Amino acid sequence: KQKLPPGPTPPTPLPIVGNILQLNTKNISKSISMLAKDGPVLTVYCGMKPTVVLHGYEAIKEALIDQGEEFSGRGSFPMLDKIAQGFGVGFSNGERWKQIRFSLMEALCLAEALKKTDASPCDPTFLLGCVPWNVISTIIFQNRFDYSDQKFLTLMNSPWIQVRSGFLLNLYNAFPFLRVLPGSHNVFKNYAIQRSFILEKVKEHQESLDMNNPQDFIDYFLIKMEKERHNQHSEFTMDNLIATIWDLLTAGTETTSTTMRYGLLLLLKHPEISAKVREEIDHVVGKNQSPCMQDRSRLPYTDAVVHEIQRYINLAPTSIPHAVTQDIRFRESLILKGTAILTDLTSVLYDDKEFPNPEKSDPGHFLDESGNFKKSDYFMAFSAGKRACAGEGLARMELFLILTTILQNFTLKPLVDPKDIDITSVHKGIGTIPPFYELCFILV
Ligand code: HEM
Repeated sequence: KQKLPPGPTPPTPLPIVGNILQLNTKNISKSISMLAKDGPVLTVYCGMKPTVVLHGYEAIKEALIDQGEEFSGRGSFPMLDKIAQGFGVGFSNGERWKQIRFSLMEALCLAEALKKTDASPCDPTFLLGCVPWNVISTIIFQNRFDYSDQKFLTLMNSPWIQVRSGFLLNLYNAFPFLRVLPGSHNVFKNYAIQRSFILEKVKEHQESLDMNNPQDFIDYFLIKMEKERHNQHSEFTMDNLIATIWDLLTAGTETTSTTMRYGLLLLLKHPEISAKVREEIDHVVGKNQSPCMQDRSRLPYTDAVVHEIQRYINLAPTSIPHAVTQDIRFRESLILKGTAILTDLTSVLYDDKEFPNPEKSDPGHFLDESGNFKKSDYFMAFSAGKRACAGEGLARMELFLILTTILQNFTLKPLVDPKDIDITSVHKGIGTIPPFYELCFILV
């Protein structure tokens, strides 16, 4: 255990100002924000463990970026720990994590599927969910599924984000000793379905592997495993392969599709924003070719809309817990090795100095006076530092291409007057699922 160099005696460990019992588990992020108003750093007790909550841009930046190495441990997340058991990329630590973290067509398939709705009212949840599933699936298994494939439907039918961020998960994480919670068996049942699918795919890949011609993530991993067969310390193991595939499938699917789903809701509420995006696309890309990533820099308004959707919906209000990798001094306080760290991303994405009127969804938050795209360090939807989202680039690409492809091809028509669409639940953070809604996709 690394000893801290002698220095001035640090003040007593952080004051304990809260207790999980005082947090409203229905909306843990909001409760944390309320508690954290008193200062940028506070300690709460989650179950029996002290957890440090960081609030506001300065404290979060100082921890995740300036002291990034020490804050790069992954904190405990009991429900997922039980599943991941320390393997994979998202919930592993140290060498294991370092070794494994690696590195338009689907948007068009989505447009085709939306055309088939024939402008009649539909809930786009399922179709939006197919896109990221197929993108990840192509990277990992080198195959996409038809949207009516039975196996695909079974796999997709595992609502992870709801579980990850929902009430049930908060409760389970706060009180891990409550092993039997109503509904928790579904989580493990879903995991069992996913795991057996992954095992089947890995087996198929092992049988057809051509060491000189890897086709996808599994092939690369299997080759690396073979090369490191004699290295006892290698992290390229079967357990890690399975856990990493699971991490990518879960972390990279509902996050993106839920963002898009909320995003469409915001666009239904603000038809003037959709109209402006379409105008920009028409002007820059035209009607006859599909938007691509190279167009992004020439579509500042559209880029700002995608950022604003992510800022406003605040998908991961308290991110995923970190843990400090050693005893450290942080802001005059001593934080002991292993202490869980929660970053209150809401306090950054809703900072009213950086984003005036943050409760209002306004693409102007990311535009300067001349209408150019304005980057903001406060855009922490993917967190920041060494442990930031591993799929950020992919997610941004998907969100941009899905949004531009939809708006190039369709006008979104709500079934109710936009002023009656309630988006207040959207930014309330954790545990809120957009209400069931339908809309018509009218071909332009
Ligand atoms: C809109 C979409 C997404 C959002 C808002 C999002 C957000 C996040 C956040 C906040 C974290 C926690 C970072 C931290 O602990 O500091 C995270 C971690 C992670 N995300 Fe994402 N994510 C998205 C999409 C994706 C995609 C598409 C993938 C995969 C291809 C992905 C893979 C991961 C992984 C593997 C981690 C764990 C990284 C690690 O522990 O080193 N995410 N994401």
